[in-house]
Amino acid sequence: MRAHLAALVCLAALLLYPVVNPWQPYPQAVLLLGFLLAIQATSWNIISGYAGYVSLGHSMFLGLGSYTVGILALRWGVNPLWVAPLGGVVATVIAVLIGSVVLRTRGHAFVIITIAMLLAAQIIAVNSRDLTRGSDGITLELPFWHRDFQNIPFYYAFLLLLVLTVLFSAWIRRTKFGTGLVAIREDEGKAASIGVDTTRFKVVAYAASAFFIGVAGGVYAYYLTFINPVGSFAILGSVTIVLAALAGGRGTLYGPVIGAFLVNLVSEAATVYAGGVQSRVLLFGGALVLVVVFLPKGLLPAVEAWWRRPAPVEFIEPVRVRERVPRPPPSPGDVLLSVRGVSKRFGGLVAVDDVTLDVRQGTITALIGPNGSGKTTLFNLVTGGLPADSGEIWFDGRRVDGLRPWRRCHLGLGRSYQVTRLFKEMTVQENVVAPLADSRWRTLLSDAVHGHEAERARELLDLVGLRRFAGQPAGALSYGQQKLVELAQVLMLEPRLILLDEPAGGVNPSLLGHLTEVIRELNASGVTFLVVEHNIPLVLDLCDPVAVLAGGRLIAEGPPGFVRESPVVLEAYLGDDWQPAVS
Ligand SMILES: Nc1ncnc2c1ncn2[C@@H]1O[C@H](COP(=O)(O)OP(=O)(O)OP(=O)(O)O)[C@@H](O)[C@H]1O
Repeated sequence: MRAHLAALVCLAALLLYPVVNPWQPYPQAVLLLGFLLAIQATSWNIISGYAGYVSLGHSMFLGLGSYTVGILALRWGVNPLWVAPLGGVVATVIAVLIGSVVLRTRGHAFVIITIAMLLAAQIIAVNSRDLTRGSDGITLELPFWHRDFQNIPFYYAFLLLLVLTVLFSAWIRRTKFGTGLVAIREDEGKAASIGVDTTRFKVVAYAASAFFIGVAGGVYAYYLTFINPVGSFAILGSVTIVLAALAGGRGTLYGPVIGAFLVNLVSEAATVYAGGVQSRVLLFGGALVLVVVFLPKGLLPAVEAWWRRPAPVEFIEPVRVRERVPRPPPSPGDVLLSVRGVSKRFGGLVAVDDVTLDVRQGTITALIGPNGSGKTTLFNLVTGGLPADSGEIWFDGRRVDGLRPWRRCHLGLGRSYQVTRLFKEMTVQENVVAPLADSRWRTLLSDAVHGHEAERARELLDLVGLRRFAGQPAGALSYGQQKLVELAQVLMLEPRLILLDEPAGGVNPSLLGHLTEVIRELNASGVTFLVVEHNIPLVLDLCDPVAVLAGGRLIAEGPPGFVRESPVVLEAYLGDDWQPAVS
């Protein structure tokens, strides 16, 4: 709230500045270039700050916007200012085309390809002489307003674009789409497993990060009245954007704006006092290293962390699940999940060997077996984290083994992990809001902070007894609490089947009782479970039926009593001297 207030005060001051100080073209020009850099850094932040995919060629979109209006002005004599939004449209379309190919990959390939695209754009601009006049560049008409107004109209045009860019970025961050982007940054595999269509999210974020830069490029071309390939597609421009966002605070709303003004001031100082471009390259390179080493999260997060030291998180006394009327578990129904002859090899190792297993609706089915017997691998095959080498997987009467993880999730398949994989930099509530039960635009653009989705997340936190931790960073909770949050996260998907991977692992006894109570309650309300667990007394108490894996093969399956007595299971897993601690 205080940050928004400070931003409004700054905005009012910037709006008034040319009015109270109209005869100062130089400071106006410095501010105007600051706005331009801030527009670029804020836009860059959408793909590289929120989603974590660093682009080193983002100034390409400025050049595309400039050339769009430059070419239109050259061919049809239109005023560049009126067609500047078309610069944004062209930049967005090119971003969708590039992103659809590049963003299917993960990680570093994207960084390298963004640089390559910038250089390719420069080469195309040089060689398409008919369209761009090649290295000679395009000269545009002078501004249509009277000389006395100097650059003031440009000043307000860039300021308006900056305000729109910041509002756009803030809106994105508030939506479930924005939460999904942060989820991708923190753990892309996990994001896919909670229903985030990662490819689509990245492409949309990349396109969204191009639009306002393209529009600004159009206005910038008019401001310069001259564009050429070297100036429009310069790598230094991209480095400056990255430096501004990193210095201010990547992933924050105002950090890139603050960083842009700082970097712009340094850049001006280099021009005035140290001879221009050469010194700037040196200075920016050095500054980038210093920022990465000493302020890895950027200036704004560092100041915030110092300003409001977080209150210590209260640790748990036994939390209460909301009052409930106990109901008997539903009687087993039709087959919900059917694994048919599924195998998975890792090199020479057969981790899952021709496994056939049915999970019936309404059951809490256990999957047990010694370490390394293939339980987690089987979970990964079912949820789509790994492709199966052979066999079929059917869910709710539909074959799913060819579907991407988020599609399986949207069909009602949720999972938790052996070692919790919460998004540690998000709050507990954001973690619970993040999952997506479908990928309709209406859902993606719904508010993650207020409204129906946030309210549902709070209800689920109530269910697991952790509502009062809603605003805490997820990483600050105890391990057992994190397991409960992960369960609430899965429940946001309203799944029909939940795969729980070692829910009891590392959880203290009081929380464990709590967790099993929640599982029972959910089961009574119709949710089916497949549970991997080494705590055998818990399994025998909670689950029916029980399936046993050993060496990747299914060696036994049946009610708990049968499995407990089975000689094959005793030999392969439990041991002859096994005695249940709880009967
Ligand atoms: N990505 C991988 N690459 C290579 N080998 C793997 C991979 N994932 C699992 N394995 C191997 O496959 C086998 C089965 O592993 P998996 O994790 O599925 O067993 P598990 O039954 O879940 O074990 P635990 O009870 O210890 O969690 C193990 O030998 C493991 O080392």
